[in-house]
Formats: sequence, C-alpha cells, structure tokens
Amino acid sequence: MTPVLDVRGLTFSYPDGHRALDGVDLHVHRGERVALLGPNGAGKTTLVLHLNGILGCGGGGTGTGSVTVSGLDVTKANLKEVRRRVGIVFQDPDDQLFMGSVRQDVAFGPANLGLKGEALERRVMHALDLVGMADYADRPPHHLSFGQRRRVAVATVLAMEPEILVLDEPSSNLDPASRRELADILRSLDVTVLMVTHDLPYALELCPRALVLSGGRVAEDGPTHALLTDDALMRAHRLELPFGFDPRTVAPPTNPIDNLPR
Ligand SMILES: Nc1ncnc2c1ncn2[C@@H]1O[C@H](COP(=O)(O)OP(=O)(O)OP(=O)(O)O)[C@@H](O)[C@H]1O
Repeated sequence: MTPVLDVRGLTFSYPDGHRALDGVDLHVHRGERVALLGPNGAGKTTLVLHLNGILGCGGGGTGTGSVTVSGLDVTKANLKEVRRRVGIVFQDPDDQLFMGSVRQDVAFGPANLGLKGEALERRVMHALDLVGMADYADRPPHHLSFGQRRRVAVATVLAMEPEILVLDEPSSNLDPASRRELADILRSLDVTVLMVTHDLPYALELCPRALVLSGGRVAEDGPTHALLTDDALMRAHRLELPFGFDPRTVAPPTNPIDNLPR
C-alpha cells in the first residue's frame, strides 16, 4: 500500500548553514493519526514546512531527499496541488485568518482552486459544520475567541479537502473544554493527521502512533503509549509528562489502520 506521506532521506540546512534535518524517513498511511514529538529545536517545524513545499522547493537553504504525497513529489512545479493535498494549521490562527468574515476566510482557498457559487458555499458550510462553527459564518474572525479562531483555521484547511491535515500545537492556549472539543473534532474527521505537539497527554489521546524527532533525526517511531511509558526513552529525549499524569492509566488510542505494515 502506497503511503499517503512518504519522506525519504530528508536533509535540510538553513541559509546560515545550520543543519536542521539530518536524514529523516517517515511513511504515513491513509487514515493514521501520528504525533510528532521532540524537544525544542529538534526540527519538527522544519520538517512540517517541507510537507507542502514552504521549505525545500528552491527557496532558502539547501537539502537532499524527497517528500511525496500520494505519489506526487513535492516540487516547485507541483506546489499548487501539493498545497491542496497537505493542509497545515499553524499554531497562531491569526496567521491564517485575514478576511472580513469567517465565510470569506474559509472560501479563500477553494475559490482560488476555481470553486464558485453554490459549490463553493456548500464546501465552506461543510467545513464550518465539521468544526462546529457554521453559526459564525458571517462574523469577523477578530470578534471570535482564540479557540473559535483555531477551529475556523482548521476549517480553512478542511475546505481544501486535504489528504493530510498537519497541525502545529493544536491544543496550545485552549481551555480544557475547547481542548477536549477540538480533540473530538479531530477524531471525527476522515483524514490523515500529523500533529506536532509538546502536549503529551493530547498526543496519547489522539494519536496511536508517535515519532520522536531529535537533532533533526527520527529517534523513535512507534505506538504512542509504548513511547510515553518508556521512562529511559522519555528522559533521553527531554520529554516530560505533566505532574500527576500517568499514561499507564490511559487506554491506548486506536484507529482503523493500526495493524497496517509500515
Ligand atoms: N530560519 C532559520 N535559520 C537558521 N536556523 C534555524 C531557522 N529556523 C530554525 N532554525 C534552527 O533549526 C533547528 C530546528 O528548528 P525547528 O523550529 O524546526 O525546531 P522545532 O522542533 O520545531 O522546535 P520547537 O519545539 O521549539 O518549535 C533549531 O536548531 C533552530 O535553531
């Protein structure tokens, strides 16, 4: 089975010569939810920015290796299609919301792909429905709370009907109820998810599989529950659970393709 995301031997150095990725291999199958863990400076954001060609497609820096999304190489020539297939929800929703209304923000991407009229409206309202924000379509994004803006940011990406949803710190700055509601939304989506997070309980709750990136390399790749209950591994990669949280008391999450070969 072809992975929906196939990263092979990816290396990358920023223009100042700093090597941020050092031979990353990563294969994700359709429908998986994978957490990308690792200490500050491990290369997580650098890796994510390669997945839709923000880095590694002839801009600054130098690199080797390849990224393929459902068989399509991430190259400069394919950027438009790659960015439809890979949607990134950035940590700060205000990086993604810049129009006068929620509806216009969510319509922006699909309209650029040529969708118009009723088809566009249907696409927008469906994406807003998925994140529980349909009633806010006519509100200016800056009148919404942070948690609501994050949901709208997720909708802007879902409106592109991506094959892979990448989220950078999706639980940051959310109150406990909003955090739980976003988890419910993410679990309900029929999409492959790659989630960068320092929130290890959130990773455990949502992602059956986790990768630990360290020094620009994949240091570990396995079931999230096994990684988070391995004290030596956790210490080695500067991963710390919140005080009082015991992953052993949490049932490992599952998703339909847990048994696929990787
Ligand atoms: N524009 C840049 N120029 C030079 N070096 C950079 C640049 N951006 C990041 N780096 C370096 O690349 C390495 C990886 O950074 P990256 O932001 O990918 O890490 P990260 O795992 O996302 O960290 P965090 O958890 O702190 O967000 C770090 O050592 C960082 O200092």
